[in-house]
Amino acid sequence: MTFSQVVMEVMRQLEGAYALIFKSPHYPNELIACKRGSTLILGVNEVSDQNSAKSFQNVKSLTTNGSPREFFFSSDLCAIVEHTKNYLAIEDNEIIHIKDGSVSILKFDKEKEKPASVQRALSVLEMEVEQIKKGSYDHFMQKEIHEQPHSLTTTMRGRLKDSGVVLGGLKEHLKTLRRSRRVIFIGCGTSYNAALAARPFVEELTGIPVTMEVASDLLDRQGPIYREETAVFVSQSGETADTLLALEYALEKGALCVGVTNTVGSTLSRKTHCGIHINAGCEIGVASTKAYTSQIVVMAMIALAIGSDQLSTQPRRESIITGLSSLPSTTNWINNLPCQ
Ligand SMILES: O=P(O)(O)OC[C@H]1O[C@](O)(CO)[C@@H](O)[C@@H]1O
Repeated sequence: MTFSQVVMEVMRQLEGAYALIFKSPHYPNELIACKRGSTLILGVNEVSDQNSAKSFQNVKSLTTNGSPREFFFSSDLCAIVEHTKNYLAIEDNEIIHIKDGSVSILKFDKEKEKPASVQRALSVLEMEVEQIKKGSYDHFMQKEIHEQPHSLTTTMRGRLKDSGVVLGGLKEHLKTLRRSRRVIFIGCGTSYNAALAARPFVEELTGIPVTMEVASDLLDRQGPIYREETAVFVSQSGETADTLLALEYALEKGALCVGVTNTVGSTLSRKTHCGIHINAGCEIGVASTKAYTSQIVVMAMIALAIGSDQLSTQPRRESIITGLSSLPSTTNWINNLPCQ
């Protein structure tokens, strides 16, 4: 039996969410990683940028010197940025097999005896190492609170115009959004609360009824969602299990699924029909701060975009846009807070 056959037997038996890495003395120089439901990222060092979009069936062909130096497995992109910017977001049921320095990817299917071989392209991480350093702060949460004038600026950069907003991620879907019979905000914890704070803007500027769902509660109730509705998923990480399960549920029901997340390349941003990145920069503190404020701003911008065809609310939209534009300067007092 080969190592990958052993792992596939394990996967056949497993239920629920997992991200696993296998090593065995019986298979020296081999390592296998697989996942279902949970996040698993493979970082690859020594892959030059110009090669990054090439097929990723055999990593040897992507390296300059014929063999890659290092591989990193992580549940979070922030953890690999110090080592490499080239990564692969492993999909459910993929088997990453590293053997003697080369990588192959297989797709496991419970129904089939033999897995299919898969080709994937590496992505390039858009994050700088400084983002994961505390700098002069004692705690990441302190740093992130102080960063808000800047994170609000990056959230709105290039998106606010004098009399409207430009949200490239929604452009193709605005008509469907406007026709929605209901907008459902779905999230957990702080992200849910950000949506709750933004709900009045959406109702006021779009006239569309908005309901709120804590992801786990929606799933417990198997609450009704219809194809004429829009489900907006809010998640800083884009990886919260309940939020992703609720996304699968809403996709099955045929609703338009929109993601609002801080994490480029996250499962939420890959699986939704469309969405907006909040661009707040890496948030490491567990209690959400700068992501919360940026989420509210993004949802206000979504409301402005959907409602932009309504003449009667134009003065109100313009005054909201003026307010949003001045947010980085009106929150600048945060910089005077003591760092400690
Ligand atoms: O916004 P995310 O990444 O989906 O995370 C949600 C979780 O994070 C928190 O907002 C803060 O840790 C929790 O309240 C919540 O359970």
